[in-house]
Amino acid sequence: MLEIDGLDVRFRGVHALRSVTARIDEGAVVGLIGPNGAGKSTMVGCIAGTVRPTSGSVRWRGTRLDRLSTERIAGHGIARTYQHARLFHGHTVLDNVMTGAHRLGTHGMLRAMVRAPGLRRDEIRLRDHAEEAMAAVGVGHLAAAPVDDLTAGQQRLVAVARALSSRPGFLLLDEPAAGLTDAERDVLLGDLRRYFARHRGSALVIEHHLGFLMELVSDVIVLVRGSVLTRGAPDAVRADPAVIEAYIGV
Ligand SMILES: Nc1ncnc2c1ncn2[C@@H]1O[C@H](COP(=O)(O)OP(=O)(O)OP(=O)(O)O)[C@@H](O)[C@H]1O
Repeated sequence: MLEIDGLDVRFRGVHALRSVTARIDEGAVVGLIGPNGAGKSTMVGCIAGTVRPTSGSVRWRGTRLDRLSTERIAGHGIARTYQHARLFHGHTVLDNVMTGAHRLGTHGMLRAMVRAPGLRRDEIRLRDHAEEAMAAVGVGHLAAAPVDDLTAGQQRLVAVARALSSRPGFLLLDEPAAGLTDAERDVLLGDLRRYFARHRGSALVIEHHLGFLMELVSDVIVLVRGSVLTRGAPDAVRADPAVIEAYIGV
């Protein structure tokens, strides 16, 4: 279980998170919505270790994460995607996806990328994980392509594959459907639903495309001005007048 307790984040003048408390059970896929600036990315950053909370705690399977480095947090099986794909330019899709799998290997990410000698067995295993992750989101046929040749939508799918290739216990997806065409979005929705059904991983998903999100998650946390406004099943949240006023109506 992921346990967030009394999380507070202040950036100089901005109070970005105000005493946020939330639980995400093993195997649960939960949505995180709210207006621009509500604190969604800040909350994801606190879980992934890129944002240090001012107070409060984040625990995953009982281990306190909020004082650990991003690498140690990744080592605990937490993987994320970013609002922007953040791929390694000049490298192929396969190389990019393999950097996600590196936490499972015994050698470092950069050595894996430059294919240093002596990595053969490790590389084969990471490659298997990467290929499975690419197949899971339908980019397997692009493995040898330089990422720079891909569309924005394809790059986003590669970023999702990179996160999946680490076989995360907890997945943080920051706007996975942004920049995708309607058709790509429908395919990704089916792919992610199949992935979660098969792997029983937990996830927190930020997504502005509510149709996509509501089909993917079991419940939704609504964040407004740094506080949790409500949490509930997608249909209940959609129909909640306070949510409509604070979020959907803006
Ligand atoms: N590094 C930072 N330094 C200062 N202020 C920040 C920083 N990161 C975020 N903020 C501020 O904290 C608040 C919450 O930002 P955050 O990006 O978490 O919101 P969000 O809900 O993810 O918004 P969006 O939907 O626009 O991505 C905003 O007022 C933002 O300007």
